[in-house]
Amino acid sequence: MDKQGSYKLLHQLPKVDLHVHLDGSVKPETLLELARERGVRLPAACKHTLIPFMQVEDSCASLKEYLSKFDFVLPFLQTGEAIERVAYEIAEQAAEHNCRYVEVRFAPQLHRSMGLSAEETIRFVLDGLKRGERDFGIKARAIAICMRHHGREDNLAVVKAAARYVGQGMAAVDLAGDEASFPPELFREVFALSRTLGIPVTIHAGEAGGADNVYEAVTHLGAARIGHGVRLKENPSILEMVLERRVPLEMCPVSNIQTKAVTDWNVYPIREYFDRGLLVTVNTDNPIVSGTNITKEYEILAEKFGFTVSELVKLIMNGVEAAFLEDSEKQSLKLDFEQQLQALGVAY
Ligand SMILES: O=c1[nH]cnc2c1ncn2[C@H]1C[C@H](O)[C@@H](CO)O1
Ligand SMILES: [Zn+2]
Repeated sequence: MDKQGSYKLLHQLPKVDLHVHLDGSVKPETLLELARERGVRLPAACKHTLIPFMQVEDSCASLKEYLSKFDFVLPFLQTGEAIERVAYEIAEQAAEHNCRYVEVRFAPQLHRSMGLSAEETIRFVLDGLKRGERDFGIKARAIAICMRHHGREDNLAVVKAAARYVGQGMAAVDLAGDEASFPPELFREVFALSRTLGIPVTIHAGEAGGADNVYEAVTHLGAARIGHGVRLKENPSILEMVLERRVPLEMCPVSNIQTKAVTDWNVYPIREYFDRGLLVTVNTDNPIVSGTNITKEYEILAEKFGFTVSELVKLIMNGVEAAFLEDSEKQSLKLDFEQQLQALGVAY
């Protein structure tokens, strides 16, 4: 198949995105409007010239540098209206790529500078996602993030607030931020609470830290999934444990290269992990910050690693399997995917 034909097919395939950050998905045109409403002048006046301020450069040297990009948008995501809108628009952007199911993650404590509470932030995200589900015919869930540089009290409050919305669109809690400076063992108490309150856990690990962080996340923090897990290959016995326990990896290829989780595509371990039978899933992380979308992620995998269409479908179905959904909801999502794949004439 030629390049254009394969992009078209990948675009049409039903897909999921289990790892996408709200503040990494703000459309430049939306940011322009949010700034205008607040009477703030941005350093660029049109969406094209604004992109360089929102997107990482190719020269990005580390996760820490990558994370500095979020400082540009966060000041405009401090009202219920703005948060609800961006959540809604993520559902819209997902639907544009036939991404049928999306789990949108955000850190409630990063949206409080104008007086919102963590719980209010959660409610606005859930409202935006519900409106998006209705208007765009997709399914959406939220994940509340504890930040590594935040204190114990702030993170415990996130877990408590999120747990109150389980069954109402809140799917799980996460840990994100500067992994190199804040190892996962610092957060045992926070995620012990998530277990007590019965909310599932996913943890960013093995991105800017080694495989030991994946071990800690799974065995001590109770992670049911791992965000990235790129550096798992550094320890074969930990990789074996993740394989045996069938812990899904939320890999985000474009972002993983930009944050230097590995130095280059030729050492990106996704093909190795897939062939070993790890439950690899493919996600965008931060579409705007990374300049990506879910179709592009699959296109890159086909181009750089020779994934065939049926292997890409296996990756997609791993994502369906790994979704933080009730069994009956997962079954109906699977059925929807099987029907769409059949209609596209793609073997599954
Ligand atoms: O890939 C990531 N690793 C660690 N932290 C991340 C990543 N992408 C985004 N974040 C952080 C920056 C955001 O402000 C925060 C909440 O979405 O999560
Ligand atoms: Zn992430």
